[in-house]
Amino acid sequence: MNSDIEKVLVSEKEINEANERLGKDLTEEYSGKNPLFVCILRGAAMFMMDLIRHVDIPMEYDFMDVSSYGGENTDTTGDVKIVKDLDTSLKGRDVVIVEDIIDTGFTLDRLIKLFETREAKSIKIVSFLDKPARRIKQVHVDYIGVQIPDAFVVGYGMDYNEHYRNLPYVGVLKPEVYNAK
Ligand SMILES: O=P(O)(O)OC[C@H]1O[C@H](OP(=O)(O)OP(=O)(O)O)[C@H](O)[C@@H]1O
Ligand code: HPA
Repeated sequence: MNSDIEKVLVSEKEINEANERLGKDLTEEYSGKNPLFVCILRGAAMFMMDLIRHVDIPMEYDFMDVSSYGGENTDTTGDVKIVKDLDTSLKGRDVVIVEDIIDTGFTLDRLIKLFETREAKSIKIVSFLDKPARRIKQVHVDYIGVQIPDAFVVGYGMDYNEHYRNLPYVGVLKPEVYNAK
């Protein structure tokens, strides 16, 4: 295990099980609808690519790069910036927003409001992790992989100052790693 990690919160086996379950549920819900999966970069990239292997229906996907933590922040700046927008029109589409984690809810709240103005037919959310203890904006998350306690996590796409995204599990970062900065 990486020496900056205090403990593993979601193992590779648990990640695979969650993705299989979510893929099955999404396959059932979106059969015959050609949904558009919108991956919120960068954190959700690994999750999205694993998830859609279990989605057994015609679908499309696109990417949007949104950022509000950044650098050495372990708290949201509250300023949700669109770094790269979608190339695909949402008008009349059944949209599935794919997130790695819902924490304060700021990012998702901003995205839902934006997507509503783009006249999507429906908008649902799938998030690999849900950290309800830190919620400020009350957002409804339709599909959740794993609910986690209040801790800053990294791995499986999630970073601290751009590090640890490639860990194949979700782990809690030792506080001394970010307190030392
Ligand atoms: O519920 P919130 O408090 O808004 O936090 C969730 C958001 O924070 C992370 O993104 P981040 O801004 O760190 O960008 P990244 O995905 O590129 O790392 C994560 O990927 C979510 O999009
Ligand atoms: O716990 C977290 N880890 C990494 N990125 C995040 N973005 C929101 N919460 C987190």
